[in-house]
Amino acid sequence: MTYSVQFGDLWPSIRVSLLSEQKYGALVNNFASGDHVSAELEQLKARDFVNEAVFHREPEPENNQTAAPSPVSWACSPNLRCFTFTRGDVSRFPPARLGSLGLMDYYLMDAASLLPVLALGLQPGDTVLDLCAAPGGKTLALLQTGCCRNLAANDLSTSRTSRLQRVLHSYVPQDVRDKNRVRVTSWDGRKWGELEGDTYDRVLVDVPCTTDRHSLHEEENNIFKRSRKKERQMLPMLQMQLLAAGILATKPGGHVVYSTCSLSHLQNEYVVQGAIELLDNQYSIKVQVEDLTHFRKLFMNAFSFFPSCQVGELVIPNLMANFGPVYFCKMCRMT
Ligand SMILES: C[S@@+](CC[C@H](N)C(=O)[O-])C[C@H]1O[C@@H](n2cnc3c(N)ncnc32)[C@H](O)[C@@H]1O
Repeated sequence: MTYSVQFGDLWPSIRVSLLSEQKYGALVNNFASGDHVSAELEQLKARDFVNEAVFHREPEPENNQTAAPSPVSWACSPNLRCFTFTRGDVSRFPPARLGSLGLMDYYLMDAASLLPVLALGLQPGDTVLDLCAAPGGKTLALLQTGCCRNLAANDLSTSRTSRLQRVLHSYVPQDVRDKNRVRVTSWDGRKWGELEGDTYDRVLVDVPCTTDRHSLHEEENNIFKRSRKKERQMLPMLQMQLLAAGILATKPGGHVVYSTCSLSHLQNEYVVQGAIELLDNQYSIKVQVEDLTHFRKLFMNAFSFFPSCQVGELVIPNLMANFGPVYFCKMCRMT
């Protein structure tokens, strides 16, 4: 009922897509593979949507003379390869396999979940915080960029940080996991601003949310259960506190991406706007939302975007490209 009001004419199509089978992407493990994994995925007729968006984009009509990709494309985090089947192709990937180096060859995830990591725009030598990291799909993607001088991956839940550790063991070589380069913790992310303020170049805040697609298909421990009503109502507050802590942990001049896998404006743009206001009022910290219009244009062939977000971008499920929902908003901490 809420979403039919929020999305109007778009809702029936979003709803039927949510009820239909989700599409996956195969994030290639750069630590494991030579080029043969990409070649094998290409043989299945899957395409690397990142490479196609960033390097093989059709020139825009007004830009016909300029052959080089627009400078905005350089803002994407580098070295990520993620294969998807093309629009309308509902084939599935075979399960990931162990490669010759004892590491898995790719990681299956909702391809739209890679967009927050791409938007974070990592640069070589960055100090990175992943505040709500488990089970670890995005942590793995952050490491794949090869940009993290060090990475702090945190999640409140110890059982979920164990899953994160297992993912790291299966995909990342020991020398990258060691050397103080990857630190896994189980703290309350809301305290991070007090623990390590003004520290990180890039922070990802991928908060707990109503996980709309998952909630439709999973009865067990469903967040929409009557017994979890209070917790559900408190979600936007928790999300705002986590985002505020993530921004406090960022160096002035550093960047933050906030993300959810919910369609709810209350959990998406309202949280962003609330956190920005809170930081201004309580800490006199100025935060600027970054315009992702160009970023959205890069990925418009692969995903369906909601056309009228006030801040940030929302991938909406669509039968031809059944990814998401994923909301993400990029911010710069100015002071
Ligand atoms: C959407 S999931 C993160 C998914 C993860 N980023 C990935 O890509 O695999 C949100 C996570 O937030 C964690 N969480 C909930 N409350 C938290 C808190 N106060 N501090 C840190 N993490 C929290 C949950 O345990 C959950 O694993």
